[in-house]
Amino acid sequence: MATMLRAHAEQATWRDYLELTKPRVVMLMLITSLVGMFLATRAGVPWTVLLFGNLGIGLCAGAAAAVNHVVDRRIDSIMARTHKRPVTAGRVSPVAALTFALLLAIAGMSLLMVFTNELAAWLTLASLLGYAVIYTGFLKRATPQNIVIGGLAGAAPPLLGWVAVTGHLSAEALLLVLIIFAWTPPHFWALAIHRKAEYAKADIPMLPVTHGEHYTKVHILLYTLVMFAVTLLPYAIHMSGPLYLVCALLLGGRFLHWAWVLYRDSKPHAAINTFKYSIWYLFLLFIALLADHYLLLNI
Ligand code: HEM
Ligand SMILES: CC(C)=CCC/C(C)=C/CC/C(C)=C/COP(=O)(O)OP(=O)(O)O
Repeated sequence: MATMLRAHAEQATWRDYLELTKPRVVMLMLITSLVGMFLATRAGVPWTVLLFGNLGIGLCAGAAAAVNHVVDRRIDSIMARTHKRPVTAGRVSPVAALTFALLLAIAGMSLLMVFTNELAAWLTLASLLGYAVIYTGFLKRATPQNIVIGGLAGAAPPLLGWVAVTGHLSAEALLLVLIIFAWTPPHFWALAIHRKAEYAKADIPMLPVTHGEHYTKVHILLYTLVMFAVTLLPYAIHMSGPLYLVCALLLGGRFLHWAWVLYRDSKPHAAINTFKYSIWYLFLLFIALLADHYLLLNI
């Protein structure tokens, strides 16, 4: 009976395959790519680009995440946060997960090639490889700057969305990338402080492990200041209007508050709360960019 139960528990379900794609992370990325698409044009975005462009970007991001589950299966088994993941726990074999990743990547790239343009497709492939190969395969185990450099892949979606619509790079799109790039260190290092012992156990050189909590908190504060300044640039270059400015100031002010609380250690659970806030922050900031864009168009 026990064997039967165990055999049953090890069967993969569709939920396991969904989990391989890191769906919640990808959903937030898709919000940023969607906003990139809308901000790229004053006219409407063609529905084919909206639907298949985002689907293509999402499938490629999901493919990258599935490769991450395979490459990281040993270290994931050491950490409480990740030890029940489908590949680590043995419900999905590495070969099945890689096959799944390949299918997602082929489907995603095909959609981008057919419904958007070559540049969008190649930049998406570069992000996929940036996360799955460069970050996961090398940087993560090599340097505490892993997430700063690797963050570029995760920051790419607004650019991918923008290019899917226009077919070319632009300074405004790169500014949206810069916002997420500066946001990533506070986002991740707050979690890394909370989970420091686990990263140390898995021998991953995350900043709190290699340089200590205080050093990491100083860097979270500094990156949050940089991020705050960068988020004011869309207003400064007349890409966004007063509604966005007010939201960026309020949301950024709150982020700075959390970074300060974390730095001063003045509240319990400050690290995990800063991490949770970072996700709401990015979501709301991009919604503000979008709302402001349509408000300006209607004035
Ligand atoms: C290299 C860059 C990044 C690193 C190292 C990183 C790291 C992490 C980690 C370790 C988690 C916890 C996941 C878990 O508990 O399973 C997480 C959660 C999350 N991240 Fe990031 N992240 C990065 C970039 C991004 C980007 C660019 C976005 C979106 C635009 C994002 C959105 C999220 C979301 C929504 C969650 C919550 C997921 C959940 O609740 O399941 N992250 N991130
Ligand atoms: C095409 C495209 C846009 C690609 C981007 C791919 C993507 C899903 C990036 C996610 C960033 C992320 C969650 C990093 C954490 O990895 P980790 O291994 O440090 O975290 P973990 O321990 O939770 O696995």
